[in-house]
Amino acid sequence: MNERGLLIVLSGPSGVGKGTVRKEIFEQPDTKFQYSISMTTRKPREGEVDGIDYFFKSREEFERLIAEGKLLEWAEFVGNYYGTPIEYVEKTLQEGKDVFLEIEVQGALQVRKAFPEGLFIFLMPPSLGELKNRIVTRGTESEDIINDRMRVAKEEIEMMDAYDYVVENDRIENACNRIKAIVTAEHCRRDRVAIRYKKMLEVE
Ligand SMILES: Nc1ncnc2c1ncn2[C@@H]1O[C@H](COP(=O)(O)OP(=O)(O)OP(=O)(O)O)[C@@H](O)[C@H]1O
Ligand SMILES: Nc1nc2c(ncn2[C@@H]2O[C@H](COP(=O)(O)O)[C@@H](O)[C@H]2O)c(=O)[nH]1
Repeated sequence: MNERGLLIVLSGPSGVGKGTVRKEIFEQPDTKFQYSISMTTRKPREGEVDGIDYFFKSREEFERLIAEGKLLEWAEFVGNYYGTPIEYVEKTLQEGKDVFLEIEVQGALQVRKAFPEGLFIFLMPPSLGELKNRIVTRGTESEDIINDRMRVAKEEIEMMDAYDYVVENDRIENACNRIKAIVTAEHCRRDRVAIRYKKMLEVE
């Protein structure tokens, strides 16, 4: 039987660069993680594709999925629902593959309860000024939404101690290398712990 895969959760304030860093990591040929595509009630941005960037749902459909227990976690973030389909995550971990979630903080805290053995990484901006600059430069949100997201960002940053690691996204390449190094080190540490336990059990 396969060892279960590792659940990797990347979180952090809106605009810090989670999506950019995640896409860069997934473009690298040695990356073996599987990306869990989220569901949202947010309207697609220009260029976003249903089933690739998100599964876009109506509020009614999303609420039905919550009621049916189809989501591992979900949250309402600045006026829209976001959530992780549970079936894909469970099936993929069971196959021994690592699953990568890119989600906001309320959802990450729910995942922590369901998967305390997961690996939780918080992506930090170099400063709040730079964070705002990144959301504004992305050009996808209205001024009101940017202000709401910045307000939530401050609350989210206060939660960084709930994570296993905090990674600064100063340069995209640095952030990607740091995340990949953390995952490699965690695999190594966990494998060794597992071997030690197995040896202990053999002795008993
Ligand atoms: N290290 C970086 N240096 C400069 N700009 C960056 C960096 N990382 C990301 N960006 C830019 O910041 C903007 C926000 O990035 P991105 O959309 O990846 O953030 P996000 O955390 O996924 O946001 P959201 O949570 O709102 O989806 C983008 O325009 C992106 O090109
Ligand atoms: N709790 C969850 N949060 C999610 C999920 N998918 C994405 N997100 C986060 O929502 C905000 C806003 O995203 P945007 O695409 O509208 O900018 C951002 O922090 C995402 O990481 C999810 O499944 N669950």
